[in-house]
Amino acid sequence: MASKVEPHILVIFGASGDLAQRKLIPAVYDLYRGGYLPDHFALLGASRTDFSDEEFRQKVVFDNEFFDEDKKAEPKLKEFAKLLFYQDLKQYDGEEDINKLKARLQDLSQQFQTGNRFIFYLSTPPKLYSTIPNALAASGLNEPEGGWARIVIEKPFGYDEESAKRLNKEIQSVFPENNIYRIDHYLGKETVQNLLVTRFANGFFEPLWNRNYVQSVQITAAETVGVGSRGGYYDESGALRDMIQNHLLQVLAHVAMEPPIRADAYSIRGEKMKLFQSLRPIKGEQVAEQVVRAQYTGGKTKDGEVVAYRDAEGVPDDSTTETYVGMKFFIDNWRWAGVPFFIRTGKCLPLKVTEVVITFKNPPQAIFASYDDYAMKCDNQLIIRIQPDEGMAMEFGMKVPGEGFRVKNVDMDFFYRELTTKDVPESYSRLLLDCMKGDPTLYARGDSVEAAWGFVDPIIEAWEKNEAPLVTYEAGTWGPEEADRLWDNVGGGWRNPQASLTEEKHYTKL
Ligand SMILES: NC(=O)C1=CN([C@@H]2O[C@H](COP(=O)(O)OP(=O)(O)OC[C@H]3O[C@@H](n4cnc5c(N)ncnc54)[C@H](OP(=O)(O)O)[C@@H]3O)[C@@H](O)[C@H]2O)C=CC1
Ligand SMILES: O=C1O[C@H](COP(=O)(O)O)[C@@H](O)[C@H](O)[C@H]1O
Repeated sequence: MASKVEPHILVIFGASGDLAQRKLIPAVYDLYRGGYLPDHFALLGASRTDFSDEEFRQKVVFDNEFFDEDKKAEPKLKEFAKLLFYQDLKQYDGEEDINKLKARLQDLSQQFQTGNRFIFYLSTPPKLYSTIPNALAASGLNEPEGGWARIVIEKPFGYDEESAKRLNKEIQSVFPENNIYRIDHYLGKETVQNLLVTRFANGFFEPLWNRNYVQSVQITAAETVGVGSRGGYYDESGALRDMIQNHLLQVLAHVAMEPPIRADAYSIRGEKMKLFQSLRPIKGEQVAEQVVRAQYTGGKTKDGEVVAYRDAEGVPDDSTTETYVGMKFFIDNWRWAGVPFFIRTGKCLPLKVTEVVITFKNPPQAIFASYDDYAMKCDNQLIIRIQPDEGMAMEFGMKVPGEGFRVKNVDMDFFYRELTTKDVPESYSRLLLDCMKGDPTLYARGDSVEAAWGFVDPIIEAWEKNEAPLVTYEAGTWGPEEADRLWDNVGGGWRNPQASLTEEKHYTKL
């Protein structure tokens, strides 16, 4: 990653919070130690809590549990801490506060010779996502003289299509779309980006990547964790809003979009938008047929005993929020006409795994069908492991050595880590660096966020009207059996990886 980053100041609003400590400060440090930050750079944390610069450095660097011990011992960490500053703000939109912020930025710009170039990262509760841009605009910080200002907005971007549209309108009235960076950390995952390279840098996939050869496509994002201490947030959200509307529809777009004419933000995001526009809506009674929502009951996961979702901290006893969604849907365009797509995600499932499985159609005639002590036909599947064990496997049938024509499924397996001896950049580092370079390719464009909400809204509406049941599944299982029925009349089913593959070659061995 060659550095083309101009000098600037990164301002993190909500800097005393969980995300700043867990992800943002460690990501900026990784960029610093990797030599990606410009020589002229400073980070200003801002939130309501009173901290001196030193107290802030102590909290987010030296006492931060998300830096491992090795990193804590690095001399570079001390140098890095000197680039960090803090400004308390009592009300983000108060005139006095914004003037304080502006004065502080002027001082730091001079001290670090960054010019008037700012990234404003909103890591606050979402209700401030329009307040802060407006306050920045009132003080002219959105259009700093002779420089630039970019704004990064965390998830959730809106709560439905209407609120996303409202939010887009408000932010776009003070920042041009090209300077708005809606972050989706899945787009920072190497393997999600690699989906584009796999498809568009190799000639042999393209002829097969369509309705003529693909029987079905499934995307699974399974988590072993429950809601933990995030019950308050999660209960307002649920799995459809928390994972599908954003992360998994973005993954889907990489799997299913048409080839962009160039690998730039305009072309890639344009194709993704077309894909979202082609999603066939699921409405009214179709919701009960095509979407399964479920909530976990108590049970045992890989991490130990788990209490039922309704007994988790911050969750009402009578909550109807889903912790699992399995769905079947179609894409109405030439490439994918008639091909069923499946997405599922859930908390408290047996493994932490995100993968995409493309199942190809069988050959027209099964001539080896009589040798049935092995599979009579093979499953031609391409399994793209987003995480863990990033990589991909191709499953296909081979002749078993010896008499006759017995067929066995085998796999060819590639592990992404074999490509490099370096650490693969963490999502937030990669995405922050792109924003620093002014490249929004891996950020969600405003209209596509609205379109993604447009797809999930009718499902949520049907649930709110109770037009589809909420079922349960025991923590530690692969979800409710109702989700298996989504595959009726399609053939095949969910692919459940059998073990964490971290070290070994993996997956379902025949
Ligand atoms: N935490 C995570 O892993 C993830 C978080 N996100 C998103 O990132 C954003 C930040 O997340 P997170 O750090 O967990 O959030 P927090 O709830 O920890 O809030 C961040 C900071 O915002 C300030 N804040 C809280 N409430 C208010 C308020 N009412 N008015 C003004 N300031 C307030 C607090 O600082 P102070 O009291 O000092 O002002 C707090 O430290 C959220 O929008 C979240 O949805 C997205 C993905 C993952
Ligand atoms: O955004 C979110 O993502 C995480 C899962 O992210 P991953 O990178 O660990 O797959 C999820 O746990 C969380 O609920 C959601 O808000």
